[in-house]
Amino acid sequence: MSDAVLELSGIEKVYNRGEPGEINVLRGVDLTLNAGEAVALVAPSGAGKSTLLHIAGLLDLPDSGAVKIGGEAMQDLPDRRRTAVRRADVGFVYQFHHLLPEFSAEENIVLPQLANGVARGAAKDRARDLLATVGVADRAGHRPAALSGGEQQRVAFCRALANAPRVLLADEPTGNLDPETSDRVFGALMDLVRKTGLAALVATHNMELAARMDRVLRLDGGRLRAG
Ligand SMILES: Nc1ncnc2c1ncn2[C@@H]1O[C@H](COP(=O)(O)OP(=O)(O)OP(=O)(O)O)[C@@H](O)[C@H]1O
Repeated sequence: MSDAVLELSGIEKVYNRGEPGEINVLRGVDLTLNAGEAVALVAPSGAGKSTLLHIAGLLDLPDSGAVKIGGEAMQDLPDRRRTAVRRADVGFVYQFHHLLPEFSAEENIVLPQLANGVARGAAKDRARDLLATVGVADRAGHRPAALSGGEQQRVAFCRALANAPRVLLADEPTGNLDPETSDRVFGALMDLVRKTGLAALVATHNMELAARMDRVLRLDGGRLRAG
């Protein structure tokens, strides 16, 4: 059996089609992401990295091509079903943490689980496990404003993984951090990938971090190539 969790094939995306400013952002992108691997996505600014992450994460649809999650083709599903798959199977992390400021670190990880029907006790246990995995168990009761940038980002990873998605899509998750903190946050991400069997696609400009992932893919000219 294949370990493929996310499969993109022949993905094309055009903005402003038919207009003078038409942009052919993606021109046939193929990508297979397997369980338990972290893949770096590197791209010059404006190359279409966010567009690709949005399509992979079911936030946007391609003009053509196929997106499969767990072997199931997404483009033919009704919107409601696709949204349900996104909520269950895809976690997102951005450059800014987007944690809810009025809730503690732990509550930020508990709340998405409650919304998903998990009992509070089990949700708290999972939140604590995740926080321990990324080394911030002792900060569980603090609100985001009382955490350092690196701690905030590690909690954001835990929140993204609260409902045990199969795919994590991260857009410059260490972009706001100094090199030492960035290194620690990246280490936490890799621990989560190794421990949970998650498939992670991580956009980064940091070539040193990219080289520490399982593979590096470069998006250029609308296509992906090994880089
Ligand atoms: N909704 C849209 N309508 C029209 N053009 C768009 C739209 N979204 C993105 N673009 C254009 O498509 C191209 C790719 O954008 P995208 O945001 O995917 O790039 P990116 O690689 O993530 O860039 P950066 O690294 O600077 O964030 C850019 O030229 C952008 O201006």
